[in-house]
Amino acid sequence: MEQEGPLFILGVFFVLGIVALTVVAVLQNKPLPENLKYGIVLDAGSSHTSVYIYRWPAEKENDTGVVQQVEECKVEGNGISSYHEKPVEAGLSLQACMNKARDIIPVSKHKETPVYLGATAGMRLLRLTNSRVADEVLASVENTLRSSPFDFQGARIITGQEEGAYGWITINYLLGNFIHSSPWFNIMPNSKEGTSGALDLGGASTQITFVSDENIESQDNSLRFRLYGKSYNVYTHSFLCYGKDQALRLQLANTMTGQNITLLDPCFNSGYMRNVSTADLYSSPCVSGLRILTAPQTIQIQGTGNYQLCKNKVQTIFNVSHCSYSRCSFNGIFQPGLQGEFGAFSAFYFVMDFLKLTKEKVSLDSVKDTVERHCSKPWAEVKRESGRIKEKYLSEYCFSGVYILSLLDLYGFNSSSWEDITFLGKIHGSDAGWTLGYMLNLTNMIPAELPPSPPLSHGGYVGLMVFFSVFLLFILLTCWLTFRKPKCLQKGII
Ligand SMILES: Nc1nc2c(ncn2[C@@H]2O[C@H](COP(=O)(O)OP(=O)(O)OP(=O)(O)O)[C@@H](O)[C@H]2O)c(=O)[nH]1
Ligand SMILES: [Ca+2]
Repeated sequence: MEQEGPLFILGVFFVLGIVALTVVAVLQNKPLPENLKYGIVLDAGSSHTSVYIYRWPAEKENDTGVVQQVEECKVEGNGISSYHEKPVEAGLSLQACMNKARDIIPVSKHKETPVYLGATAGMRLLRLTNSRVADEVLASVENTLRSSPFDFQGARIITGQEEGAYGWITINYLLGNFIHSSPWFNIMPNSKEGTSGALDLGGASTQITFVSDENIESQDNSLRFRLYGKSYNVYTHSFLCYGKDQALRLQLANTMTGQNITLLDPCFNSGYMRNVSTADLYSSPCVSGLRILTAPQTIQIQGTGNYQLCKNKVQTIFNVSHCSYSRCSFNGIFQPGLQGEFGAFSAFYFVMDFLKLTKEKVSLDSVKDTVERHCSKPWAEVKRESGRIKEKYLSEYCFSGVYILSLLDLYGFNSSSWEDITFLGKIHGSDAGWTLGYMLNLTNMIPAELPPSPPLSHGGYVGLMVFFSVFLLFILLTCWLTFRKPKCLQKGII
């Protein structure tokens, strides 16, 4: 017993020491309380404006996939370019969504929350028609945003190139492709390699963006990025006037005749009718060159619902007769061969989703069959089946389906590469679109090089500390029991 006393005390101190060490290590290294940051981006598109609110933990700013969309507020009414006759009202239209942002973002964060507005093809077209009015519309939205409690960072018309690039950055960031593509992750088995191309179909323009190994023959279509320690050679093109609304105008303008008040149109379901003012039709710079001076003031479109005739009509809006490069998509625009997987969003998704073609991979032939069947349905039946959908959207699915198939065909998608396209609405809760990429870039949240990171996560570190402490305790206990055993046996205790 005289020998056990000091040993027991020593053991107790040892155990206490290990416990204290573990507690100190865990407390000292416990993660700081999460400091959330917010950012707001307004997507002022040709057909409508959406206000996106993003949130991310400040400590993880440079990780990939940490920014989350917490809200999309759709602004009532049409896009800001539709306010060309009353520019002051463009800013007022944003007020309700900005009030919503004020409610969602904690007051303590308002002053540090950046707000960006990017306008796309609708405003590009308005600037072509009347640059002074376009400036007035921008000044009006700027006024509203400046008077919000947030940190206003600018309202501008982004270029088609930026729109393509930021859409590509958004989807690859959300899909986690940048870190997977880094050299460090590529050595891991089963890691998904490469990036996904981006296909965006808006109302007034459409973008195609993808990584290419080929020589990009026209400088305007070439982008070079260095992201998370890897370089990317990216092809991008934005076709102004080839968004789905402007493409429909082009298609109508191409078949207008001098006198006829009615226009039979195979791209609308039979039994559907719509009146179109020719002044409105020709107000777009996309079709102003096609104006027929003798056209009546109003024409009535009457649908005949014929897929094949619609396809022939849609094809008239693409020019495939000239190309001064080794390969073109259409209208003399260079495009290298398609490469890799593609994510298709905006109207590509809206239309395919309506036709129930997004959930699983469907062959190109089945997609054509589905569009053909939809086009041949009488309007009354279409309405009966999906009456709750806005009439503008519902009436245009036949045209849009045919248009999407024609556009993707000209990009070079065939029966086998069709399988590489995924139609995307949201990715992990965030909308696919250019806005997130725009904010990531302007807030410097995407580093050129891989940020240094500790070899162990906090959880891993604490786990290891606890494991080794328990292990040491176990060794100590075993030694102690082994050392005591003869004595215990001697005394007949054990
Ligand atoms: N079916 C359907 N169509 C929609 C929906 N939202 C928008 N659209 C239409 O789809 C087309 C593309 O919409 P967006 O992607 O919002 O286009 P945008 O951003 O306004 O236009 P851009 O400035 O060219 O990018 C337009 O013709 C819209 O009218 C929807 O929820 N369902
Ligand atoms: Ca858009």
